[in-house]
Amino acid sequence: MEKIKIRGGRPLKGTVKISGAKNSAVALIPASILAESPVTIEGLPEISDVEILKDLLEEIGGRVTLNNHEMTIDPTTMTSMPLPNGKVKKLRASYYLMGAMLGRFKKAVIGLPGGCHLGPRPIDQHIKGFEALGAEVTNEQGAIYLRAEELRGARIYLDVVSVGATINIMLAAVRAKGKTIIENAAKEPEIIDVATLLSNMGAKIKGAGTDTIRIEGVEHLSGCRHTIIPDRIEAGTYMILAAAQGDGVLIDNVIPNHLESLIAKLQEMGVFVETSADQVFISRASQYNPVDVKTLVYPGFPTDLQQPMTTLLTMAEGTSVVTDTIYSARFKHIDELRRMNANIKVEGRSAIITGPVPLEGAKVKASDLRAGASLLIAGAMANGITEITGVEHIDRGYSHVVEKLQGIGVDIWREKLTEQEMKQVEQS
Ligand SMILES: CC(=O)N[C@H]1[C@@H](OP(=O)(O)OP(=O)(O)OC[C@H]2O[C@@H](n3ccc(=O)[nH]c3=O)[C@H](O)[C@@H]2O)O[C@H](CO)[C@@H](O)[C@@H]1O
Ligand SMILES: C=C(OP(=O)(O)O)C(=O)O
Repeated sequence: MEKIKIRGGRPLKGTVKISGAKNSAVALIPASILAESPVTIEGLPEISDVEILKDLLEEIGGRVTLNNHEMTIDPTTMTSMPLPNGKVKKLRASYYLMGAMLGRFKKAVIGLPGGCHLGPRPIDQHIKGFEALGAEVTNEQGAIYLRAEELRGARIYLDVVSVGATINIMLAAVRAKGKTIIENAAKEPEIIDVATLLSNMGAKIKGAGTDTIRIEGVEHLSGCRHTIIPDRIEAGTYMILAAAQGDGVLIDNVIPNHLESLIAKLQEMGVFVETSADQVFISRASQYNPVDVKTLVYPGFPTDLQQPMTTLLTMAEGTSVVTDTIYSARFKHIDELRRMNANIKVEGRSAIITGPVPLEGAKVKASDLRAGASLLIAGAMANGITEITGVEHIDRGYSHVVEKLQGIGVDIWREKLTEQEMKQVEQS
């Protein structure tokens, strides 16, 4: 096990290249199960979620190669082997195996998913969708059992706008008989990416990226080659860091349209932001205005950037309020930021940040992926050395994070945990 150490305070300059989107990758890989010939996905990020999904596809008999960011999956030898626990629990997105295996085999047994602890992460809307398509779904001893004689298209209204449920229902519905309509669907770019892959495989999908998705089921889907979209959350994380410490940082391989809500907030704070077709250039402000941020479904401000944004707002002159309407308990980073001197209170779903307060290096723990991102930014801003444990959470979602940060001038390195630190981690 490792920790990350950062000596903060350096001005940052240079270019950082964004990897493929984690939250697309984790759905595109399971989607390959639906094909009847090999699928190749290009531009995958080098993160542990991708490695675990590769292992899971191999557990059900898939032949998978992963070289140079390119995964080729031969699904022809897969069977609907139960995947009750173990690796399934290591990530949230293992729930996409439910939709994909139900679509292909009409049955699946999948353990309850894991992922970051952000408060309750229910999957009732996924199950409602599978049931509407004709599946019988039961929860037995920590695993979800899905079985259908046949899948039939249906009209499904989502009670909450959910990225996970929208994609999972799409995965099953492309192999259902007849027409499915998903109403109140989520509109995130990752949904369009998955729909593009499925369409290239032969699926008939209209309306991905709007709140009504129409799917006409087909009998066969075949393999294809697909290039993943850039990771808007990874890009946003580096943009926020550049807003705090950048003397001119270029974020390369990004779709600026996917980040309009963040760009607007950075500009409101006084940060210099310039966009071109696939790059964003950022320089810090001399003085930062406080802003209020409310996370919303896309195209609103993404919940995944709420924690990094909180760190930046410690530099603003006055009071900023950050409200998370998607995950009310996504505030575990706040205690750690307080250890670094930040003045932040949590009231209900909101963090109230008063600044400007210079951060001080400290020993802190990443409790989840984006908490880890917020601490990396804090470490780069702080006086002195910051030591971050819980690095495995960061490695779930940020490809070569230490190397990328070094590339723009952050004084950062990894160290092995001492035996005593290992014991402390085990006890906590
Ligand atoms: C809309 C939104 O911002 N989604 C984010 C959410 O996706 P993720 O897929 O985790 O969450 P969903 O989009 O599915 O859920 C959105 C909201 O609906 C609720 N819900 C979801 C499914 C369900 O069956 N029942 C239910 O009540 C969730 O608890 C949450 O409050 O976290 C991901 C990882 O952090 C982000 O990348 C997504 O952009
Ligand atoms: C919370 C996240 O990941 P997951 O949903 O996979 O836990 C995230 O991407 O910010």
